[in-house]
Amino acid sequence: MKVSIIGATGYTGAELIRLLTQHPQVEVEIITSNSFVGKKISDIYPNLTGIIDMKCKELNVEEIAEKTEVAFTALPHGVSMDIVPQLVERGLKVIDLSGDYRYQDLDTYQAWYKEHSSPELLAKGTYGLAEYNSLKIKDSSLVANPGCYPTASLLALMPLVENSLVEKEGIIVDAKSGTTGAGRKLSRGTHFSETEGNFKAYKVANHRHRSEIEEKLSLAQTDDVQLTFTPHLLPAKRGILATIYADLACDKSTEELIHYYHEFYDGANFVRILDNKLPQLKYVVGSNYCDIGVKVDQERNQVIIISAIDNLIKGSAGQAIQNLNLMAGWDETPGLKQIGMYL
Ligand SMILES: NC(=O)C1=CN([C@@H]2O[C@H](COP(=O)(O)OP(=O)(O)OC[C@H]3O[C@@H](n4cnc5c(N)ncnc54)[C@H](OP(=O)(O)O)[C@@H]3O)[C@@H](O)[C@H]2O)C=CC1
Ligand SMILES: CC(=O)N[C@@H](CCC(=O)OP(=O)(O)O)C(=O)O
Repeated sequence: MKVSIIGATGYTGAELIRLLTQHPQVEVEIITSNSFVGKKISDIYPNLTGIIDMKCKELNVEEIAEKTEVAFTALPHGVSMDIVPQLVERGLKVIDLSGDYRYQDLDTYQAWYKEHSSPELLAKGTYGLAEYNSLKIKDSSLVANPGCYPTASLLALMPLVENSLVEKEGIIVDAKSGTTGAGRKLSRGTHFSETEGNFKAYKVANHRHRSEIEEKLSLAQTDDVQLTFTPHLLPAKRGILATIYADLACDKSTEELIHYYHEFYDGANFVRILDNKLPQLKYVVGSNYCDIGVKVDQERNQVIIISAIDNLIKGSAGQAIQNLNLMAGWDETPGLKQIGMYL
């Protein structure tokens, strides 16, 4: 299958290229850039030298539609929605990594992002949380890849929220991300001298991912779920670790809940429920796994869930390939069999 990557020079675009070189059924045919047109991708990311030396092209939707079947759009929010409709119109299957097609509710999108220029497509997009939505993803021509924090949070919370095992108010998601989560563009807050040796919260009570997590949990529970979401910036390049607190709406022990998670994720290729240890970034960075640990604090009648992912793999490029595999009707795992880099 021939695919295009639009926005190939960004971190998620480059990660798509790197992972897809290991995919037996996929050939990357066209890569596009905004500011590096005519430049070899291996001159921008020299780790690709001799493996994939193709040049970045200007965006040409006609050529993309003629030569490829699937397009990944790894573009900033607001830019994707200018391009995705043109691709869908021409019959391409699209996997969009931005926030532009993730929401079911137009007003929520517009409250947190900007005015939507193709609301009719927003309604048609399928939310690409692969473990949860695989049947819909298989039949979809537009998949909206989830945000990185929402991926870590939703995989941890879905089993409990969907079955009303926790209270729908008062959930707290305390999440920490590496700096690649902010993309490749330069910014004062993420450069080395600001982040090395530091650890800080940001966008407290004001991060758009709260609305994405709340919408998907509310749809799963068929009632409004409300949470507090606080992101933090780690002095590390990759990885997200989320510590989540929820009040129990049932009388269950740690062992009972862990058993429950095992059943919920039975057959899932990329979710690992850890029985006797807690997730750490080093177990998942470099892989498409989401690791989940669960502990009940019986005295507080509270459950604490910890989840960890690599933001550039399970949180973006890897999950996008998982979605491609589902859309193509293949097994879920080609291109994604790497295990983490413990050291
Ligand atoms: N980084 C992460 O961990 C995650 C990111 N995402 C989402 O994925 C998307 C891509 O993120 P990421 O790779 O980190 O971002 P980067 O900033 O690293 O890359 C953005 C890409 O988009 C291109 N681009 C920027 N502006 C324009 C424009 N106006 N027109 C056309 N192309 C443009 C850039 O081209 P050029 O280099 O040529 O300027 C670059 O290829 C974003 O929507 C992000 O929110 C989702 C989950 C996780
Ligand atoms: C560390 C960092 O800055 N992270 C980004 C999240 C990036 C991401 O995955 O989310 P979207 O695709 O929704 O942008 C942030 O907080 O905005």
